[in-house]
Amino acid sequence: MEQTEVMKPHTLDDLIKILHKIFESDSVNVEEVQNIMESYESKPQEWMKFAKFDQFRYTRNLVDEGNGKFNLIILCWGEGHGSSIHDHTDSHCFMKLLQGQLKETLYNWPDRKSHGEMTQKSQRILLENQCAYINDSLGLHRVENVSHTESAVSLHLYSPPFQQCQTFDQRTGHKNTVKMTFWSKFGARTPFETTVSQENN
Ligand SMILES: N[C@@H](CS(=O)O)C(=O)O
Ligand SMILES: [Fe+2]
Repeated sequence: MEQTEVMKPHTLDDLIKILHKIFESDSVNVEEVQNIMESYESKPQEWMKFAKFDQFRYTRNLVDEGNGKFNLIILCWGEGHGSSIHDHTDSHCFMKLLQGQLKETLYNWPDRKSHGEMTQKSQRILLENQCAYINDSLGLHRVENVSHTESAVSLHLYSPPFQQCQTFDQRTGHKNTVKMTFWSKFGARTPFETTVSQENN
């Protein structure tokens, strides 16, 4: 089905309402979601309550559970923070910049035979309000805030939601499965868990 027009969300709440509507349907129109997320003009006062930083690593802060269809998460990247190379567990991943800039490096999946350095596909800088898209068929990525002076905040939509992913060693292509945790949920700091490690990817 064709999309008639891009509904422009005026606030973050508005964006969330529109996303709920779109995801009632069983098929995801990637371009439509990307356009709508991109057309929301980030206003810090609307998302500040979710944006909780850690000194050492980027944080994952759950904003909305999308009726079970998607997770909407705000990621907070301090200066120099970055992810490992990782996959997205067969889900759609949309990533919109709310503040600052992020560098995204795409990698090819390592093939079974080669045990060497992973090969880079492309690299780009994502600017404020831009929305990128990735899924496992496009490759793997690493995301970094390379700035020494500015933090960055991004809004991620994952559909269907997932709780673990695979991370990859750039030198060898060896992979590990990691559990993904939330630093906060709905604006409240997640209670400290002693039984599972608090790991990002
Ligand atoms: N997919 C990563 C963030 S990113 O580096 O795209 C995560 O959810 O933690
Ligand atoms: Fe990612």
